[in-house]
Amino acid sequence: MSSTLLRHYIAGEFVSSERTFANVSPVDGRELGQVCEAGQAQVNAAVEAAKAAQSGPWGGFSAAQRADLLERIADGIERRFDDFVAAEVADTGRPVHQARSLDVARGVQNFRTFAGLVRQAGGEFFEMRTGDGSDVFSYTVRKPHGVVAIISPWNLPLLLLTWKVAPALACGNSVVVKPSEDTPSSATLLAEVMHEAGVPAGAFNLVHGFGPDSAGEFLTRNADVDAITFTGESRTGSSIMRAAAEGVRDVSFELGGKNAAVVFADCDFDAAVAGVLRSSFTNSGQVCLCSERVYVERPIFERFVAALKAGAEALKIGYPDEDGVNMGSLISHKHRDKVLGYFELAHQEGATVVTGGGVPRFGDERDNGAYVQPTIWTGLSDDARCMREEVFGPVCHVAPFDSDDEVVRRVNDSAYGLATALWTRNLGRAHRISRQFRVGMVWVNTWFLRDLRTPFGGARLSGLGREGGRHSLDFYSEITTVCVNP
Ligand SMILES: NC(=O)c1ccc[n+]([C@@H]2O[C@H](COP(=O)([O-])OP(=O)(O)OC[C@H]3O[C@@H](n4cnc5c(N)ncnc54)[C@H](O)[C@@H]3O)[C@@H](O)[C@H]2O)c1
Ligand SMILES: N/C(=C\C=C\C=O)C(=O)O
Repeated sequence: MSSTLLRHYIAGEFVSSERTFANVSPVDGRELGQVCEAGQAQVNAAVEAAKAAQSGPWGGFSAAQRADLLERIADGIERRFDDFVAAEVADTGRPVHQARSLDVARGVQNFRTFAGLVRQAGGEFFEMRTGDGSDVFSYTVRKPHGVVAIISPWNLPLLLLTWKVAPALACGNSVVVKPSEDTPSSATLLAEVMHEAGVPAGAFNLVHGFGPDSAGEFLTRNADVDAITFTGESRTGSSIMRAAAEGVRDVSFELGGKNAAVVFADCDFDAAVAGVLRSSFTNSGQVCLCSERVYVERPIFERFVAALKAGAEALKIGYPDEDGVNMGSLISHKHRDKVLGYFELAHQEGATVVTGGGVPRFGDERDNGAYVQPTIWTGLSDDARCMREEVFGPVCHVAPFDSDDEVVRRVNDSAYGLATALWTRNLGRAHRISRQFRVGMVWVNTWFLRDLRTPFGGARLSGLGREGGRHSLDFYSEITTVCVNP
């Protein structure tokens, strides 16, 4: 990245704006640089550029040409792989190995996946004989919506941004992206890669800033935005839905979760322990799919809690580039304080702290960072706030259960409905109860294993719509049905 002042990318040019805000390292609290904050003028300019691109060269690209462009973008990310890793690590404090194997790798994969899907995408064709004996036929045509607003969160910055940018561009839309104020760096690098790949001016625009009464809200309220795709907190989703309703725009929401892991006594015990450690503490618990509620069949409950405790206490917390590090900092002091607030609430609600519950002490500059200990609770009642609200940190609560019906009822007793992880050797039972969970996704004997052709999304407060595979092509397209009476 060329400078520590991160700028917007509008109409094919990097532009500054007067107001800026600091980008702060969550590892040690030092300032990494300044970021331009987009005002109404910059957001309007970005939307205008996006709209104009639809009637310029970008609007004339064929699906194959768009697919070729996505492949060039993927090549560009691969060429600058280490720069993207450094950007994600600097903004988030995550382990370098995670940024390599998950975040940036998925950035490349997202572009390549949707290049392939759009190259193969066809339409639908139907024939029908009418009452008077005419044979009519109908076919569908996919067209872009036009201008798509993409608002993304800080927890998996590049993965989640490209999960939306790739299909939106694949379908011929122009995009205006607004990444989280906490993670501006990889989005800015992506703009540099887009520029180098020759993306037509206005097809991809980037504005930095905050949400309410800032770039995010200015974008969702702009009447020339044709569709909005958002990933973030459920209550933010409600705010954006209200803003989107002004113009009746298509929306796609990937929101919060309070996900369960369900461990049966017949499971592969070691695999289940390792799996729940991953699903509870990956990315310091800052993954929407993380298991904050763990239900363990009573015969193995005590043994499982002891094994999970030992595993959590063996996790190495430290610098992103430390050998063997498993967990980094949280994203910010503000978020850490929110998580510590739930640690305090858990005490008040009667939790037993099996391990963790506080802040690790390093005796160096990391004590200025946003670190939290991996934490395990037991003993909370199902109606405790810590069992119903998303903490979004390195913490899970473990409770025993006695029957399939009981655990299905308890898992479904939530305002959210994103994902469930199930650990059992009895696959007949796995098939039978997976469909009973009111969630968007169930993983059996694994977690966060992704086939990008499958629909991804949540029920209830966890989201609206599905993206992934043809579901993304459907969301990012306006479909016209043509009926011909020859
Ligand atoms: N379901 C999923 O796939 C998924 C994936 C990742 C994260 N999440 C959820 O995201 C949350 C963590 O991310 P976060 O803290 O960045 O979420 P957030 O809702 O605070 O912010 C997300 C984005 O929305 C912007 N924003 C905030 N208020 C806005 C408004 N009124 N109008 C327009 N834009 C606005 C922010 O600037 C940011 O870019 C968690 O709840 C997590 O579960 C869900
Ligand atoms: N949307 C995806 C992951 C979401 C993770 C939530 O933090 C994906 O894997 O495509």
